[in-house]
Amino acid sequence: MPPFDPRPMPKSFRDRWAALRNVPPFLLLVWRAGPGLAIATAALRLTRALIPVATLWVGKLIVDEVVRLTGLPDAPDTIRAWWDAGLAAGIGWLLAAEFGLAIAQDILTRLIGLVDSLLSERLTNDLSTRLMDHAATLDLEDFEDAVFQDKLDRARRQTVSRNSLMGQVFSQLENLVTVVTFAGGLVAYNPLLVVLLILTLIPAFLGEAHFNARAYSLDYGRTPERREMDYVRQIAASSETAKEVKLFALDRFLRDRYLTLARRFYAQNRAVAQARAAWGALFSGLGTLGYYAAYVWILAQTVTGHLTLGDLTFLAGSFQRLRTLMSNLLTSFSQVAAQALYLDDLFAFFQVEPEIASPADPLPVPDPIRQGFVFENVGFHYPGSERWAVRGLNFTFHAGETLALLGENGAGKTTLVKLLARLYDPDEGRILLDGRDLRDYDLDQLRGAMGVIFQDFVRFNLSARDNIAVGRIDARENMARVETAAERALADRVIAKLPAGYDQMIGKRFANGVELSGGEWQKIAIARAYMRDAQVLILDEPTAALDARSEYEVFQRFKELSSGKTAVLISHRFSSVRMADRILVLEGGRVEAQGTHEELLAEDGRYRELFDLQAEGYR
Ligand SMILES: Nc1ncnc2c1ncn2[C@@H]1O[C@H](COP(=O)(O)OP(=O)(O)OP(=O)(O)O)[C@@H](O)[C@H]1O
Repeated sequence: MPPFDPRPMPKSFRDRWAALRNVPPFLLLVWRAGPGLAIATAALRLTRALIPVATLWVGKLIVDEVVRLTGLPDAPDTIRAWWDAGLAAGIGWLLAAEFGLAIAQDILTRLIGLVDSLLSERLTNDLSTRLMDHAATLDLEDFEDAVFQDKLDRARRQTVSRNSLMGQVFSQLENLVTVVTFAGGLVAYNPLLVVLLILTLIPAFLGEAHFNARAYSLDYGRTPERREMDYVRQIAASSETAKEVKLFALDRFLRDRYLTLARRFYAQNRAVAQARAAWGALFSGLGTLGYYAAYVWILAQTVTGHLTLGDLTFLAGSFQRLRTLMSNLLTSFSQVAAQALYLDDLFAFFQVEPEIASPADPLPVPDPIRQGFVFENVGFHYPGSERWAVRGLNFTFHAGETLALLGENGAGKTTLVKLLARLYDPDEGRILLDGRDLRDYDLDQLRGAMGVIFQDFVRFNLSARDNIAVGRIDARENMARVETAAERALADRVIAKLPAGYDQMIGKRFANGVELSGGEWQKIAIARAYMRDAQVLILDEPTAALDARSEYEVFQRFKELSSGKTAVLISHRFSSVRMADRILVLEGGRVEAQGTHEELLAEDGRYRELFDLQAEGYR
């Protein structure tokens, strides 16, 4: 396991506060997710913010009224007498007002809860679709890059966990209004009270800010390990891996690997939590000290007759409430700052730009393709790899020709196909289509003109019909087209055996799903290529799992259907390769030889050697 290495993030105090710049764009996202709901929550919260001070003020009036009434020279001694004397009306109204405020508070709280939960669900949906939309524009290269995957992982987490930020920002603004109203009351009596309060709260605030940034830094640095943990947890218990985990008895190995990471995380989290608790206790002690100092002052003022009993209740209450509120405000302010740091991850992901895109003024892809493709000294190495996957590729791939690629594992066959489909751009040289650089064409049209089935095609846990329709998803409703594609790929026989036919869910992930054999899956995948009706058909080892008869049939059809079409076929089987118009033998990322089957056999080179090796096995 690599040594734990938290990346230095974020360093200075200023960095942390700088993250607050993310709050306005975030609020804009909230606004876009639901403008009506956003206005509703703001209005409701503003109203609720005024209730605490109003309640306390009514309480003060009640106490003063009680003191006044009990101090009357001939105060009645029964409730009835009070009522008859008309002395209870004032208190009655005040009580009704306090009751009304309490009810209003309850109703507002419920309404805010409702509006916030709706808004946050919309925000999650909005962010998730934005994330998917953006991910779809990015390069394949990005997805193969571990640093990018960390970024994607962090961004993905943000789409769900940023809801708490929304609630926090809103509560923060609400608390701020309440604080201003309370502080206004205190300032009217003695401004020093507010100063005292702020002084005693500052250490707690700074402490929180410090620990939040430490927690974020830890979290950030642990992204690769966390991804590994998620991965280990997933492979330890998933339908795809269950077979091998059981047979190889990997359960203990995976569990231990998980535990090693989990224990390290736990130890780090515990250290931060303990320090936070210790300092937190000290700082809140300071806050309590401030409160009692103020309380002594208020008591002294009341005893010496400068304040009424009502004032005492109001001030003591205000001070107490204000202390809690301000401490919440300050801690959650630093939490907002901490959460805003996480927003950096989300926004950073949205800022990743694809490198492979259509040019500003793209050429339309010729239909039909007249000349074909020319590889001119093409070289490419995968990002992060020093080794050239292919280099010095020079050959022509004529329109209407079926070209077979042959070569040992790692020779560069799949890479060549990926370059042809512009999943990557060459690092050296260029690929021409009808005399123009592939990069000059409209990217969507170019990919639309190609039907590529890779050896590691995706086994979608969707219905049989959709599994074929993904070849051209906008023709999903065209059942005749799906059926023809299935028939061409011999997948119709597979589907005929399924209990629900084309509507049968395939794969084991969902209820009622039926699993297919490797060869059956392959036939479904080949049907995708036919669904597409593309100008260039590329099959990358599509028949590896097919039995001899199926393979023969699939290729017979392929030959018929691709006649006059431009097609590339990758296979290790000579029985398939020999039917191509031309064969390209790749070795170590270079074209070693090319020609027809007969020409290459006559050459007595690697082709002949590999052919003899395979033929040997059948003798
Ligand atoms: N995504 C990738 N990232 C880094 N290196 C890669 C990647 N894909 C392939 N390679 C490397 O590029 C070289 C060519 O791989 P490629 O997949 O093109 O071979 P291939 O001829 O299709 O092999 P096979 O017959 O096994 O399918 C290999 O050495 C491989 O290690």
